[in-house]
Amino acid sequence: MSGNNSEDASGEPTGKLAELLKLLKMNGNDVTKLTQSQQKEMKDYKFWKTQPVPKLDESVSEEGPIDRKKTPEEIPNEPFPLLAEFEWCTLDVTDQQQLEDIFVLLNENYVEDRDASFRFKYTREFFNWSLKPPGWKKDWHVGVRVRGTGKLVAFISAIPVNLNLRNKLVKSVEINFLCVHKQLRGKRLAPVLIKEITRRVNKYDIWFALYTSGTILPSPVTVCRYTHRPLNWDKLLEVGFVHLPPGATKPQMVANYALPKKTTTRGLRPMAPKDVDEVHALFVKYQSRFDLVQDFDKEEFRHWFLGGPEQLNASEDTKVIRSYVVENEDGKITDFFSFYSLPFTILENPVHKELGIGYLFYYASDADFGFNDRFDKEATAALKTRLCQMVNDACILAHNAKMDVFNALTSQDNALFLEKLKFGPGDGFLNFYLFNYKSFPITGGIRDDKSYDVERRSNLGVVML
Ligand SMILES: CCCCCCCCCCCCCC(=O)SCCNC(=O)CCNC(=O)[C@H](O)C(C)(C)COP(=O)(O)OP(=O)(O)OC[C@H]1O[C@@H](n2cnc3c(N)ncnc32)[C@H](O)[C@@H]1OP(=O)(O)O
Repeated sequence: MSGNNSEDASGEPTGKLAELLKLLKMNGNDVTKLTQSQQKEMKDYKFWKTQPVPKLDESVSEEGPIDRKKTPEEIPNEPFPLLAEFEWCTLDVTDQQQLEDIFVLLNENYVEDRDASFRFKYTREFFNWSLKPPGWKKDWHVGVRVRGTGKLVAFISAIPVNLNLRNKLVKSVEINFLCVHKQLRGKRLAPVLIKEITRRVNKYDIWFALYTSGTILPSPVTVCRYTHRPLNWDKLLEVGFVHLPPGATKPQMVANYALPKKTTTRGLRPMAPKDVDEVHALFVKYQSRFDLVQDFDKEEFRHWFLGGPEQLNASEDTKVIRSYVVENEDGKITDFFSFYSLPFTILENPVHKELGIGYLFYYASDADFGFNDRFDKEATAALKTRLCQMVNDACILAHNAKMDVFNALTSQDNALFLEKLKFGPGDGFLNFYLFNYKSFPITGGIRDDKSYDVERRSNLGVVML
């Protein structure tokens, strides 16, 4: 049980954890009390220098694995040592209490924006969807608890993915939700978590990983920019997510971002289980244009785009993933798009507690299938028209679903619609990394000056949560 040591009414940690935190604070940077694997001099990339990743600014001459080929038998059976006060745990996300532990840890300690006024609000439904795709392993939901009290203070997860890098299959995992409790930061716990998840994944004979981070590490395979399309400009202003530009008035801004209630694409409807075969085929064909994609089999496709079983009957409030198709007059599906919901908690705002956020996920269209070259002028125009209409409808649907802003990256073919549909460039950039695999750089949809790269678009076809 873990719920017996949280916080008192003042928000201060109590009990054993408080003692431990005091101890750690007193230690400062004195690592003499830390275990073997953490006795490292703390300087830049001290950890990453030791890992099979390309050096910063290394130019890749040949794509492929970095480490020599190993077997699971060569990998230690025992977890990496931890400070005596902590213990490893494997979280069972089918268990309500353990799911709750992850939920509390991430809701209170996961990524905040720079001025710490917004925080991701992960929900149980979101974890069920993101941590339990087909082939998920309980062993890959790794936590660190305070020994004795059971309080969960760190987490990291992996899910299986088959990556396809320029037509080479790279059996991998995706790493996500790395989190260390705020009061245990800077203590080198993150490298230990990373090594432990690596060990656990290696034991399944998997040697490569895909992950993203806002921070720069050695070495990104591509970088994308976050973009935001305001759906509820008024509220965004009130919570400080946007500002009134000089010379503009509030009504002007609201009018500028106003959207109709009704979608405009004829034949647009929610994707149903019966569509899976047809949409999967359309999707695979569309994705083949990109350098790095995830190969979804049909079961994975069903999971990621229709959600787990509980998502099929989910209420509007708890729905995580929404997928739509466009069916033409002949009953053929010509387009598909999806977006997911991941709200922000708004910190320190007297009126608004939550910000509804939609994220553009995957999409596909047959608009340019008739052309050999995706960058052909006519092909570009055809796809641009279709995407603009489709993603505008996605914004309308997101708005109707009470989302306040719609986010997209500059990946995929997004550069074709971002400006036209009023997606403003955000402050944030997302770096994509491959572990133990060297890849030539992949275009991320931004130019050197960080503006949208409409000409080259992006060759990145994976979307990470
Ligand atoms: C084959 C299978 C392989 C599987 C593994 C593949 C690799 C997976 C890699 C993980 C993919 C994660 C994907 C996501 O989930 S990205 C989301 C990351 N999570 C957050 O941002 C939540 C809020 N922040 C925190 O919880 C902590 O600040 C974290 C946990 C991020 C660091 O904790 P802390 O602040 O207490 O630091 P430390 O003293 O323990 O450790 C310092 C060392 O850690 C390096 N660091 C800092 N941030 C990150 C980061 N986001 N990815 C990789 N490394 C990171 C840092 O450069 C330094 O190393 P070096 O500079 O000395 O070398």
